[in-house]
Amino acid sequence: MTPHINAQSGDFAKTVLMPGDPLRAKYIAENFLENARLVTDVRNMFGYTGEYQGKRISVMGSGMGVPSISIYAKELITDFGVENIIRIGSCGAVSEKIKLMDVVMAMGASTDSAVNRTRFPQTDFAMIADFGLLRRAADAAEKLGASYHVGNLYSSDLFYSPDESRYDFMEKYGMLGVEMEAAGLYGVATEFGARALAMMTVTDHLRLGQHLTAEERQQTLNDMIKLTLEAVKDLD
Ligand SMILES: O=P(O)(O)O[C@H]1O[C@H](CO)[C@@H](O)[C@H]1O
Ligand SMILES: O=c1cc[nH]c(=O)[nH]1
Repeated sequence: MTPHINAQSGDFAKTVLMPGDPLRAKYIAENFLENARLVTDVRNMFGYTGEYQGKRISVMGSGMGVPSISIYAKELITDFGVENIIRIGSCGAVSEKIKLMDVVMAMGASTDSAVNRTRFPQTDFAMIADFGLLRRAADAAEKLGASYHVGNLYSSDLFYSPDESRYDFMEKYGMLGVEMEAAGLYGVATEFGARALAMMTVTDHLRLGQHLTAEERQQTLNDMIKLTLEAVKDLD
């Protein structure tokens, strides 16, 4: 057990999918995994382990923001033997080339968070996805015919930022979307030697003022879960 995860040794699979919302973790466990059982519930941050096509897989909420995902990802890796963490979340888009419901795969994650400067002093360490996970996800997206983009993402500490000019900056430098966790997850994975990937569906277009409906959110979530499970089902 750790301060934030009340599971036993061996309760987690080597691969953990991490949605932000713990109720999404519950939804995934109940609708996509077989023989799923709850393995942790501290602070209602639910984690489950089950099987997908015979492959042992866990799913656990990360909460919102870099500090929250950093706590859970670190403890999963150092105390529960987790080797692969795939964030499955939502993001806002700033470029008209990116449409609502598209999937964004964060090959890299830029951020205004200071965590990685604290972690790697005097170095702007590149926050990058694990290439093997990224390749699997891109292959699964091709196979399933998903509309997807691979590139740089912006992980913001503020959901409600007072600075709207930052969207110009993000668009100018080719950010595919803005969310709040990927750069933290990649920093933890780098520090503790695990593999990580962050994959988001575009739920909001921040330039065009468009937002998915509740039904569209559910559909994109289901599509991304299928894509992710397809990507990791043969992972060692
Ligand atoms: O959909 P999830 O994974 O929660 O991610 C996004 O949604 C939250 C903000 O509403 C932030 O956590 C952001 O990263
Ligand atoms: O962080 C996020 C997530 C979804 N949509 C946004 O606009 N921002």
